[in-house]
Amino acid sequence: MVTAKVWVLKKHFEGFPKPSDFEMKQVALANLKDGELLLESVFLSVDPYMRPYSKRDMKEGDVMIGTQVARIVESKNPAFAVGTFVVANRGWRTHFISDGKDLNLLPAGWPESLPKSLALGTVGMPGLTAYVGLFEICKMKPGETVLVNAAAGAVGSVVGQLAKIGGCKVVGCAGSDSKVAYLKNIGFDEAFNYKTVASLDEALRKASPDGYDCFFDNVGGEFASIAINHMKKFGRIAVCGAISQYNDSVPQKGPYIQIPMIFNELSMKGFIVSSWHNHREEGVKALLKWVLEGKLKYHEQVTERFENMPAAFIGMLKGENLGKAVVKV
Ligand SMILES: NC(=O)C1=CN([C@@H]2O[C@H](COP(=O)(O)OP(=O)(O)OC[C@H]3O[C@@H](n4cnc5c(N)ncnc54)[C@H](OP(=O)(O)O)[C@@H]3O)[C@@H](O)[C@H]2O)C=CC1
Ligand SMILES: CCCCCC(=O)/C=C/[C@@H]1[C@@H](C/C=C\CCCC(=O)O)[C@@H](O)C[C@H]1O
Repeated sequence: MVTAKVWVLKKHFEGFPKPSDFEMKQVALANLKDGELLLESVFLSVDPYMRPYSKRDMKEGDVMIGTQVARIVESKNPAFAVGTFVVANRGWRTHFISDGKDLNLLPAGWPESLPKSLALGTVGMPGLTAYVGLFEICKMKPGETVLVNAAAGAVGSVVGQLAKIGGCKVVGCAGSDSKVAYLKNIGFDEAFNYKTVASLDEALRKASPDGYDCFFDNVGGEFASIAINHMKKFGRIAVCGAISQYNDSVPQKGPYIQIPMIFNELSMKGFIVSSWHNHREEGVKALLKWVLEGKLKYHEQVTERFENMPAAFIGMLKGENLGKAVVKV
């Protein structure tokens, strides 16, 4: 019999999550029935959405939700061989049983040399978010100027590079000087540290005096309120995330966006990448190709050991990650 370790939400988060809000438990798994598989998580993803999702959709005692790259260690299902790696959405668990219906194989053509953890990042859900947000929501065109915040993270770093591949000028911001240096290194035209600039308004104007055609917003709050005043006529805003608000106990207040939206005839659209599953195959294929061609660079913040899941999650929310935050079990 196999015993799985799982992390549960012990206490609903108040403000920033803290280690005592989580509890690790042991769960005995049943013996496999015909058609079932036993899997072990190899890499687990920690993502910002887990914070607002827990408040709206979870109760205390629930296993933390999330995605993993897992390896099949025992199979009573002839469609799945032992040793196969898959992407699953089974939460913060070391081991789990599946009937195979909820598993996705790694994309075709995945070379042995490429880290499988990228299926949780640049060639996974965050990369696809960048792809859908830029091409389908912003409808980015060559020659335009694109602004992205949380630019050194999993989604933002792909946004900037895809915009460069698409022939745009790219401006990004991030929360440390080393992140800003990384952005320049991967091809951003302009980058600044939003925590240390004297004025966000000035920094945005200096980076692109003519304004922005597309704004890929991962952050919301104050930054978005200022950036909206720098949009060009008919600019498009992809509302991807609002991480500056996820840990707020008291909702932030305006300034409000209607006046600049009207004057500049802006379009603003929120999206959830999983609703765009009809673009998944095409998007993942393109991302993998760009990675293999060396046009799309990646960095991962790998935390070792399942026991450190809460620390990796809290660290990511605090901005300690460069690129995609994952845990190596
Ligand atoms: N709509 C969708 O379907 C999806 C949306 N998202 C959203 O995209 C955004 C980025 O996600 P992801 O790339 O996975 O995460 P990241 O890898 O970018 O990690 C989160 C980053 O957010 C930044 N951050 C944290 N707090 C603040 C703050 N108060 N103000 C500004 N920046 C902050 C930190 O970077 P820094 O050091 O720069 O502050 C941190 O590293 C999130 O808002 C997420 O919810 C992600 C996936 C799918
Ligand atoms: C809940 C706020 C989500 C913030 C944006 C984000 O990071 C989205 C990530 C999605 C995530 C969606 C999780 C919950 C939203 C539920 C919406 C619904 O259908 O009711 C998950 O699907 C992976 C990312 O696509």
